[in-house]
Amino acid sequence: MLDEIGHEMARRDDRGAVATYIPELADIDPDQFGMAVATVDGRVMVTGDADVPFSIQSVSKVFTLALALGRHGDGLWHRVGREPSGHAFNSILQLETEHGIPRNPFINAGALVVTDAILEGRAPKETLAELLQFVRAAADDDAIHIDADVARSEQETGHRNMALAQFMAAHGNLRNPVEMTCGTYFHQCAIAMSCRQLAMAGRFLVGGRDMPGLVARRRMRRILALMMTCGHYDASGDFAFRVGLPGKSGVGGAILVIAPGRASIAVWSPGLNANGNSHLGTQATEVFATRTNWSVFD
Ligand SMILES: NC(=O)CC[C@H](N)C(=O)O
Repeated sequence: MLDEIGHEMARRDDRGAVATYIPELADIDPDQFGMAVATVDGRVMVTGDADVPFSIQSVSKVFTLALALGRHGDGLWHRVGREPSGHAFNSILQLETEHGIPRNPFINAGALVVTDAILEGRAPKETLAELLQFVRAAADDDAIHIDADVARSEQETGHRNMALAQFMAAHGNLRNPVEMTCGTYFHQCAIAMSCRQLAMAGRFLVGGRDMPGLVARRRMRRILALMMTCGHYDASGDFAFRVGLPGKSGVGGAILVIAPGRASIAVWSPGLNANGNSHLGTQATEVFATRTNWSVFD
């Protein structure tokens, strides 16, 4: 079935547009498509460019949220909300009227607060090492690393993220210097993984005896609920409607989708739709969910 989906996607003309605001991402060939499924019984199935590494970008927000909740528990929710924003991923609008408390941990402002929370009391290097350790343990793969060129590229052009961070700092919602929080955030976004590695890394959210037990079940459910309601920014409702499974997208063109109790699914195609989510990735996961009949609404 995966190969069938891969062939169908290869035939589609409209592939969206790669993100250009991060120069290092602008040069990526939009003709690529990969997909991988890691099932609860330990199998991994792949199709297309499933072993080509890409920048996971905002998919990293799932891993940092898991770490921050582990560190701070529910105290984190004093600093970041749990509502869909209804705005673009990098919007600053609501921060002004909502006292510097971002709507949710998956928009950029919210992810900056989460990164700030895992930094607390540590150096960025230590924090990133801890994050990589978490991701590598989840994926059972010590080769996963941070792409230094992408991190630098984001750092050089990250004015919007720095504006978000400055604004939150003005409201007392950042504990570390803005440059430190943003620098750490740019590096987490620059983690490189293939579909195969990302599907493996997502297994900690699937549940099941043989899956990595990195977070408590109760916490896992909550992370999944946030992925469902906020994982695709202003298109989260549409993704829930079309796919019916929690997912988190990133501007590198990746989407991590979880079928609870069944599988972790990673899809990647660098062309994005108007909401900044992978165009073919969204279509492929919709076809996959329809054909497997997997949904959280059964
Ligand atoms: N949607 C995304 O993947 C955004 C992440 C990107 N690094 C940014 O901060 O703009």
